[in-house]
Amino acid sequence: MAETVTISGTTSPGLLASLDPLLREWLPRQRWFAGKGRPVTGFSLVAATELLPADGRLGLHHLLVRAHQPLTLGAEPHPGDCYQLLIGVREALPPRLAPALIGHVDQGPLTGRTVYDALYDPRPAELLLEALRTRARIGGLRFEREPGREIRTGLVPRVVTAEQSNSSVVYGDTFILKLLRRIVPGVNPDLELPLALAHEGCPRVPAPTAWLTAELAGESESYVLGVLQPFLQGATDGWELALRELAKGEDFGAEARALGRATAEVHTALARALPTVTLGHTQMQLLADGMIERLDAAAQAVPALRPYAPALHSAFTALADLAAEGRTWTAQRIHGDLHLGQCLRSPAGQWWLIDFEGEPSKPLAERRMPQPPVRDIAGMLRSFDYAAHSAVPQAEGWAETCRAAYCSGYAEVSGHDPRTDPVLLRAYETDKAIYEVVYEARHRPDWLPVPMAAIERYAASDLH
Ligand SMILES: Nc1ncnc2c1ncn2[C@@H]1O[C@H](COP(=O)(O)OP(=O)(O)O)[C@@H](O)[C@H]1O
Ligand SMILES: O=P(O)(O)O[C@H]1O[C@H](CO)[C@@H](O[C@H]2O[C@H](CO)[C@@H](O)[C@H](O)[C@H]2O)[C@H](O)[C@H]1O
Repeated sequence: MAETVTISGTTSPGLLASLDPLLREWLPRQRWFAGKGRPVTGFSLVAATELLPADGRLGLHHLLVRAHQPLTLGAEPHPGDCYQLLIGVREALPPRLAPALIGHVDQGPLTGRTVYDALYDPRPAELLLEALRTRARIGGLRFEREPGREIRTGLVPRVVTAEQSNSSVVYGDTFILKLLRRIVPGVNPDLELPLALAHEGCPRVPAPTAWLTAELAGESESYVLGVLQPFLQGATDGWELALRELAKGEDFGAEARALGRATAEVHTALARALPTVTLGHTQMQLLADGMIERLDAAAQAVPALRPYAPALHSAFTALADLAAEGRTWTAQRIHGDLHLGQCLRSPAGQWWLIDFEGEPSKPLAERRMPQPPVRDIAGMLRSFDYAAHSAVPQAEGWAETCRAAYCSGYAEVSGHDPRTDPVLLRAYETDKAIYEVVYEARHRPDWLPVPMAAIERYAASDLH
């Protein structure tokens, strides 16, 4: 694969020379930067498309850049993560765009100019929507729109400032465009699954209206760069709602049950739309082995986990034992990263599931593999536990009510109650709690006691 490919041919040579020192400082500070903790030692340009010439009042470059970082000890050789950037170029930045500043250029062709994250700027954001509306082709950028779905003109953009793994722009409370930041070639489940669900007529997921991809010379697979979907105006995410109810001392059972029903609707539609497979002894053994490996790696990384590791192993060996006895399980495409923050409740009381990207740190091929649907269920059950632990005083009973209601709601729609398969459920809940221990130790040490409390409980209780 060519390391540097210019797809439009119009971007001024040496652009990266102007940006390099500024990006080295700016990129690692972004919430969506995946390589935290290791310095950026350089960049290579994967693709560059000039959307507005830099010699005008406002220049605009769409860039795909690879960030080079030193490898951690023992890591596989890796070319570096590729990021999508929309770079605005101006003589000076108006005060309203100050939060978007990347820096003032003092080398290369843009010397003397100011560069900034152009998603914050209405004009570039409008330009993206217009390109999607008109199904534009600009260099290697492909702006696609679902047949029969219209985008009207004149929608005013505003960037979403919430902490996100990607970046989103809302257009006139009608659409939301999510631009993926760390991009990989291949089919992206964040587009693939909502499209499949929309075609299946599943009403629990906002149907993609339009999307943006890049086709790079010399590469067989395109990159999904962004997805536009209807904006659920006035919706509240499940995490906020759960905390609000907890603070009021209110029961969340009815909502948990509705969430269980919504999860089952999505799973049922995904099983209709995409292939399902039967997991026999060998596959389940591999699955259990993977969980054990993650536990061992987590115990290496987080010392607090070590005393519990032997007891936790039994959750995974119990699963392998069941498989050895000849039990089989059905696997299908699932959400892959389900928690309360991925569920939106509309003012009319409907639940919607969003963000089908899966765990972004995992390779695409792994994220697209069929898996037992209980993995999503375990994610939600862990989320109820998280919410309960955020409340003062801690609300174990509240989480138990949610758990029962969620599983019942799931069973009402799917015909299968996850509690009837306790070994599988326990294995996935344990696996998720171990993931959370590592995540919190790395990103939010103050939160570590939340998954650790679950680990202690799991280690102390024996299913047999
Ligand atoms: N269709 C939508 N309607 C309303 N808000 C949305 C919609 N999709 C996403 N959001 C909001 O944007 C936030 C980020 O979306 P998400 O897909 O989770 O992005 P990321 O992958 O960056 O975390 C969500 O937490 C939610 O609040
Ligand atoms: O939202 P992301 O896909 O980036 O997921 C990561 O961050 C989540 C926190 O923002 C983290 O979720 C954990 O904390 C939540 C409360 O903040 C809780 O609802 C989840 O159940 C819990 O797992 C998630 O694990 C991580 O991948």
